[in-house]
Amino acid sequence: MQNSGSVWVVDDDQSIRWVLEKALVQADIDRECFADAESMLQRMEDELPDVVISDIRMPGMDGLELLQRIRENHPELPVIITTAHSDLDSAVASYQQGAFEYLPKPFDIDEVVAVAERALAQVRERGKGTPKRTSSGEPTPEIIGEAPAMQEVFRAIGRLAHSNITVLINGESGTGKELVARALHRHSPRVNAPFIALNMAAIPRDLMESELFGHEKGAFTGANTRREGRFEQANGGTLFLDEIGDMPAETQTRLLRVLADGEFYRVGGHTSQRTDVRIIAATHQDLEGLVRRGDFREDLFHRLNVIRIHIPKLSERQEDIPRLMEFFFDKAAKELGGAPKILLPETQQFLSSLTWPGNVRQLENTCRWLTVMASGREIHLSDLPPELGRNDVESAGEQETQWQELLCQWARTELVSGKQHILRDAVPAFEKALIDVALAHTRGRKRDAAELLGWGRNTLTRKMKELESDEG
Ligand SMILES: Nc1ncnc2c1ncn2[C@@H]1O[C@H](COP(=O)(O)OP(=O)(O)OP(=O)(O)O)[C@@H](O)[C@H]1O
Repeated sequence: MQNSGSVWVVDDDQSIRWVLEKALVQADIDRECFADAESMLQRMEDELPDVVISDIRMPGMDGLELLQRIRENHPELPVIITTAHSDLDSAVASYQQGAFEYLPKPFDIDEVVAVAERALAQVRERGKGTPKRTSSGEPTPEIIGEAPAMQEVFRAIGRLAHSNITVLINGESGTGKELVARALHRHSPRVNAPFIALNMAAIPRDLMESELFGHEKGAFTGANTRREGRFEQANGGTLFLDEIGDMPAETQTRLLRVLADGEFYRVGGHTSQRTDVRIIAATHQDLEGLVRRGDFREDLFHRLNVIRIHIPKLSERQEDIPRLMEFFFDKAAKELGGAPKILLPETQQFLSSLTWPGNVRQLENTCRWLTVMASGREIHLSDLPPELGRNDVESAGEQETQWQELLCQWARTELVSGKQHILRDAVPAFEKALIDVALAHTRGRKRDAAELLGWGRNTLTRKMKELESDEG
């Protein structure tokens, strides 16, 4: 395809300029590179490019200010923002100030070129303009995430900032689903109306409909007054339905009806109520699986699953753990008093290597626990709570005597109850426990697990087979 038009690149990093220039040459796109925003603006006094690609953080004028200047003087000129220091603020600000696209680094060079081509095509068409600018109002909630997977989340929030679209957030418990839902609300046109969060798993089934839709006086025993439901309270705003997979079938049907016609009836009511509520739903479950098993309505699933944001587990963004902990130590110090705790490098390394099944929430709780319990300012391995499996000598010793004591108790009970050949049960159970732990530790890599156990790989495979057939 022939490319007409020119792309100007501004980035203070020479190697990025070099890579981009090469890629643009290869794509047959006219280009010019600048090391700072000022020189590009100066050049713009004589001539204009068709598309600009700009870094955010640069000495002198930064990319967002450049973007703003360009939007003021040349509102039709598409600007693609790239940045290595991405956070939610810059993603949202870029889109809100009318960036054509926002690409966190390290970016895929083909993607940058593809986006530039898309922008050029748009210029050629002279069709629609770039998105309009709106002011964001409140400050953003702090969401920490430098890991690539979190960058994608920020990008999605930024992109959705102007829309009222239904969003389905997916992610394990404690990964920050509610935080993301709140950010979506804050950056939406609904920011001045309420955000109401409801956890479907926490509401008793028989109260769920009245919670959501309200009830009339006398609708059921105990309904002594008329009560507004959450849909009414959230009118004009956002309703965040957490753990949507736990919503009972009857409620699913009613929710579907509201989503379809924007109307609902209070429990025991006969006049329909109109409502304008944006739904953001979240789940840690596999909703498609629930649909296949007939536990979740397929039509409702499709209504909710318009845009999906996946939030990665904490163990998939280990690089964010130190910053998150620093953030939670600061927060805990403010709440509980005192100076924020600091992690020693070995503690930080150990904590970053854990799997954190409770994700960011567990990390936050651990920071709060340490703020209260650790005596010094610096956190040593020995300060860590025992459930994190700290491996200092003292606690390993304690644990050893504990399990041996339990084993003796078990053996005594077996013998008292007349069992014989007790090793036949105990040894496989013992081996299975160690194998399971070793495999979990190496995330299923058998070769490494065998090494940790002190066996050859073949022995481990054979043992696993034997144990499987024992079980079966
Ligand atoms: N990236 C992050 N940066 C800062 N704080 C975070 C981040 N992610 C989560 N948190 C904090 O961790 C806690 C748990 O987050 P949140 O309640 O949003 O998780 P969730 O996925 O909705 O959990 P659940 O599914 O169990 O309701 C909150 O206190 C939240 O502020």
